[in-house]
Amino acid sequence: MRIVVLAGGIGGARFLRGLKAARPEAEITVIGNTGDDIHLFGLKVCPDLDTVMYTLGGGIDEEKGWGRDDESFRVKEELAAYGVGPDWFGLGDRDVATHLVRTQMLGAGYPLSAVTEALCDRWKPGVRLLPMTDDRVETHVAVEEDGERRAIHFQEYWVRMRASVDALAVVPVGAEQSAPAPGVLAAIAAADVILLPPSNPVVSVGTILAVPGIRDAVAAADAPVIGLSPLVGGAPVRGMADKVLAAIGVEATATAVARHYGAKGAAADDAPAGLLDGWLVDEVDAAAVADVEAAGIRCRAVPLMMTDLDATAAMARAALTLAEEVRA
Ligand SMILES: O=c1nc2n(C[C@H](O)[C@H](O)[C@H](O)CO)c3cc(O)ccc3cc-2c(=O)[nH]1
Repeated sequence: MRIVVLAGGIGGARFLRGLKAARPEAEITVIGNTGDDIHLFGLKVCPDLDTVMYTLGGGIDEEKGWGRDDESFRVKEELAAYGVGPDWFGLGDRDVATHLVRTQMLGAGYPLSAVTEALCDRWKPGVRLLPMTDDRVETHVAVEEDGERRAIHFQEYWVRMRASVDALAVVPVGAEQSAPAPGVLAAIAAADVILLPPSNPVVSVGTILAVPGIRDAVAAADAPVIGLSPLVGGAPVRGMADKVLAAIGVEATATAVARHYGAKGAAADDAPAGLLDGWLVDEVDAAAVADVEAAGIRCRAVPLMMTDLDATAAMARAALTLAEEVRA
C-alpha cells in the first residue's frame, strides 16, 4: 500500500511512528514542510525535515521532540561568548553536524531533495522523505512588538517569542515562486491513501499546500484524503496552532479546521480546492461529527492523543479504516 503523508514537525513525526507500526509493510512517502527552515551562522537548518528524520531514525530528543538526543550546546555557548546572535535558537552540537553536511552539499550544488536523501542514508527513517520543494521558502510572521509592526522569521516568533503575541499575518515567503520537489506530484498521484496528520494546519500542512501544484494534486487525487484533527477540545494538543489559525481567521476547533481544508470536490470555483474525504476528531469532540459530515466530509470520533506508540498506531489504523470506508 502506498501512503503519502504531508507532515510538519513534532506532531507529524510522532504520527508517522504510529503509522509505521500500524502498517510496517506500507510504502510511506512523507512530503515535509520546509517553511520553518532558517539560515543561521551560515548554516541551513531544516527543523521539520530533521524532526521527521531523527524521530523515525531513532536520534530524536524524545522529551523536546526536536534536535538530537544526548545533546550538548558547546558551539552555541561559544557563539554567545563571541556575542554572535541569535542566542534564542537552541542549536545543539550533534545537530550542527547535520547542518554542516547539508550546507556543504547545497554549496556543492545538490538540491535539498538530494541532500535529504543523503542524510536519510544514515538515519534510515523507513519512509521516503521529500522536501515539499527544493526552492527556498521561509515562513514569516507579522507581529506588533513595542508598538511597531514587523515581519519576523517563524522561528523567532515560535522560539524567541513563544507565540506570545498575536500573529497578524503568516506568509510563506517564496512559496509562490517555488515548485514541488522531484517526486512529490508523482507520489501524490500514485498514492493509495493520502493523510494529513495532526501537524499545524497553517505553518506546516498549509505551507506545503502553498507550493503551486501540490494542493491541486491532492484535490485531484483518486486516493482518499483523510485528515486527523490537531485540535482536541478546542485547543492544540501541542504547540500553538491556535495563534496562527487566528491569523487566517480560522477558529481553533476540529470542525473549523476540517472546513478550512474543505471537502474534496465541493469547493466553489473561486475557493481553494477542497481536500478531505474524511476527518478524525477526538472523542471529546464527538459533537462535531455531525457538523463535519454536513460539510460533506465523512467523520469519526476516535482517541487522538498520541500518548504512546500503541495509541498513535490505533489513530493511524482508524485513519486507514476511514479511507477504506470512503473508498467503498
Ligand atoms: O522551542 C524550541 N524549538 C526548537 N526547535 C523546534 C522548532 O522550532 C519547531 O520544531 C519547528 O520549527 C516547528 O515544528 C528546533 C528544531 C531544530 O531542528 C533545531 C533547533 C531547534 C531549536 C528550538 C528551540 O531552541 N526551542
